[in-house]
Amino acid sequence: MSLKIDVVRKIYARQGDTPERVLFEGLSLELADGEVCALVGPSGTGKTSLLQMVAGLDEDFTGTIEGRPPDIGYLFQTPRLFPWRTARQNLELVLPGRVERAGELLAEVGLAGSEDVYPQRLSLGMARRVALARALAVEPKLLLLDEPFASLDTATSKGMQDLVSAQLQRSRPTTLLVTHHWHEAAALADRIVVIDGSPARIVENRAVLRPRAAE
Ligand SMILES: Nc1ncnc2c1ncn2[C@@H]1O[C@H](COP(=O)(O)OP(=O)(O)OP(=O)(O)O)[C@@H](O)[C@H]1O
Repeated sequence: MSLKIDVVRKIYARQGDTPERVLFEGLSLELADGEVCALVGPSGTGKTSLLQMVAGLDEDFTGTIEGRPPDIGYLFQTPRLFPWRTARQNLELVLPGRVERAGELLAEVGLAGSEDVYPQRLSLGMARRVALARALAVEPKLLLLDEPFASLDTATSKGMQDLVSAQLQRSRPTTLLVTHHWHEAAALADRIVVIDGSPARIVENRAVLRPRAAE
């Protein structure tokens, strides 16, 4: 089933000296089952806000999100791990009754040997891998990735990209990937959607053409 995003209007109300902000007005986007769509746009245009609306974490808008599956994986901009739980224990939280799977998933994201490490001892790249493993643990039909490669050095970012790419190919969830970088979008996505302006609108929506594999 495709995911149909139809936002009629999203407003952030005035807060103190910060005036009301109409974030979206008439924004529609449809993702085919299993499609990977990169969402690109300048800082502050509303990409994270849109992910939260798609996830159902923010319902304070007019419009509809159709076809949202029950199993959603969400990689937030910051890893959001529980600091008092080890990497493995963070995963076990979303794997009730399947604790051995936590170790397998950590190995899949290259963290074998770091299972018993607490988040404050993990680098950002490692913490994000744990968060990615947690997002994938629920075997999501819909995967929301909010800047998974930001603030990582080039080698770590490339490693994380390869990891995400392998996971997308393996389980093929419908995916909305927020990124600031065209090259990341082009490498991973089937389609690139650019939003811009205030209220933000879709200013570009194009398929990524890939060379055919040799037969
Ligand atoms: N809960 C909130 N209440 C009020 N305003 C908010 C809230 N969350 C975000 N905003 C504002 O909405 C705008 C869009 O924020 P959002 O984080 O969605 O943008 P973004 O495109 O993801 O930015 P970035 O690329 O920097 O992460 C910003 O101006 C932000 O200050």
